[in-house]
Amino acid sequence: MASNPHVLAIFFPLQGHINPMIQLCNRLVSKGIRVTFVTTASFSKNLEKQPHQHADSNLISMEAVPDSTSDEAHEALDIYEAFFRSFRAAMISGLSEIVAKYSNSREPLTAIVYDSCLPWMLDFAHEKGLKGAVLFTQPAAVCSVFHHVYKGSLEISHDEASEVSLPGLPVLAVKDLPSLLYDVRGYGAILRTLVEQFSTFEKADWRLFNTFDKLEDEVLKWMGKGCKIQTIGPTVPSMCTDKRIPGNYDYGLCFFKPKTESFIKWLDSKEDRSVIYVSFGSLADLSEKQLEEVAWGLIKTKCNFLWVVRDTEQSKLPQYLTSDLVERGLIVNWCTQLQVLSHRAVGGFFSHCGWNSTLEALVLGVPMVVMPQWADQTTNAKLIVDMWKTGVRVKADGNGIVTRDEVAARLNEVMQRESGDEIRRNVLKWKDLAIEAVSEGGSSDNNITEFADELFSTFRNIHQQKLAPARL
Ligand SMILES: O=c1ccn([C@@H]2O[C@H](COP(=O)(O)OP(=O)(O)O[C@H]3O[C@H](CO)[C@@H](O)[C@H](O)[C@H]3O)[C@@H](O)[C@H]2O)c(=O)[nH]1
Repeated sequence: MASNPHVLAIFFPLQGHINPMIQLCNRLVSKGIRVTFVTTASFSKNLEKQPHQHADSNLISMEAVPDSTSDEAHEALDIYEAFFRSFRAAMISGLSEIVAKYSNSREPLTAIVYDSCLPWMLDFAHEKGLKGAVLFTQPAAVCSVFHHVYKGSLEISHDEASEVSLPGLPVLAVKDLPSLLYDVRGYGAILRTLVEQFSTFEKADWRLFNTFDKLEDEVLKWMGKGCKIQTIGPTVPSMCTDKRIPGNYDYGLCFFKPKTESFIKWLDSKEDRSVIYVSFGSLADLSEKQLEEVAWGLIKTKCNFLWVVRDTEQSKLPQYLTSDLVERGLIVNWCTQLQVLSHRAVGGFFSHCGWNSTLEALVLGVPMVVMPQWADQTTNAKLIVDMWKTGVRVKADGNGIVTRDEVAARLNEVMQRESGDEIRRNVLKWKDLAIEAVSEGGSSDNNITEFADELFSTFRNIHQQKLAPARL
């Protein structure tokens, strides 16, 4: 008979959502939980699979369900809506078979851990007699804003000068809110998904957040008033917070593959804190003009820089600049970001402030210069600059472009010894608190242990019921 609880883990198929789910699952595996990731065949095919980091890799597996052939998606209003519908159709039908397969096996299922953008997974889990744990991959501050919108307690004014006051949060200007709330252009389906995250929130058996208590203390208290929530972040491999723990910096499943590993040798050749690391995550789509200004701004700083320009963005780079760029800079299509941020040569991170990048910079103690693009990033920037004071923000000109002078000025502010000192001190304070949260006995570690213990007791209850003699 099985002795370990078994959970299905369903990530939303974007890199920024996959990484925290994998890392949470690695932690569960280390506590004896068996995990099976499930995605669709087309996503599975495109994911680079690294050998699983965990010693107990026999407790981790992955399954792919067939892509949807349903017509429902064709009736959708836009490509995002079509995608959401076909992903849901594929998962619901494929997962039914997977659940049936495991229910009579030696590895019966206990629960489904699912991304908050897939709130319908909860009803599916409950229908199958399984528990459901939802994972939120954005800050509690941002989640609370969408919670208010779902409950109808926040109306957005289109007056840019107006401000919003919400429990547990600093006063927010309209532009500090998640961008989709004031600029939804073509993203209606994504906005609906973010609001709908809360449609099954109260019914979920566990509500897990990739953040930590001390980072978002007040807003977490507010969110936890209605029902229990648990912080489990920052979800980074343990070796990032404790050098004695063996491992590697890969998250394990990735849509991108670095063309070269030479960036580490290149970093090794540079002085301490002399390199600016530049990355705008897995989705950002900067205009050619903006990329050109970033390139010139980097040149103007006179610092070394390592810049991730994804394959799909590289054709936008101005060719006439590339020889200037390569002298002091290295451009790569992708890298192991955690390894780069851990490197002694990196002194600053020019970022779009996606939530994973923000937490990774905090836990690895790297000050940021932030250029938010959309979604939660606008709110994340406000938190980084005004709440935690771990970075500075570039300002766009009247045409919405961040000029080369602005890029260079803000990067220099963070990289130079005196002006950057206060920010560096703040980052180190948050780094210690982040490490404390995920280390043994810390708030996030305790919450993961509690979650794992509850999976074990649910598992035992199910088995005891099955083994108990039927009452007459
Ligand atoms: O060369 C690179 C660049 C990035 N990364 C990793 O990719 C992830 C990127 O995640 P994130 O920083 O959150 O950015 P996005 O990919 O843009 O993430 C999306 O998902 C996040 C979580 O919901 C949101 O906060 C973002 O706004 C949204 O754009 C991080 O773990 C990075 O370490 C690498 O490993 N190598």
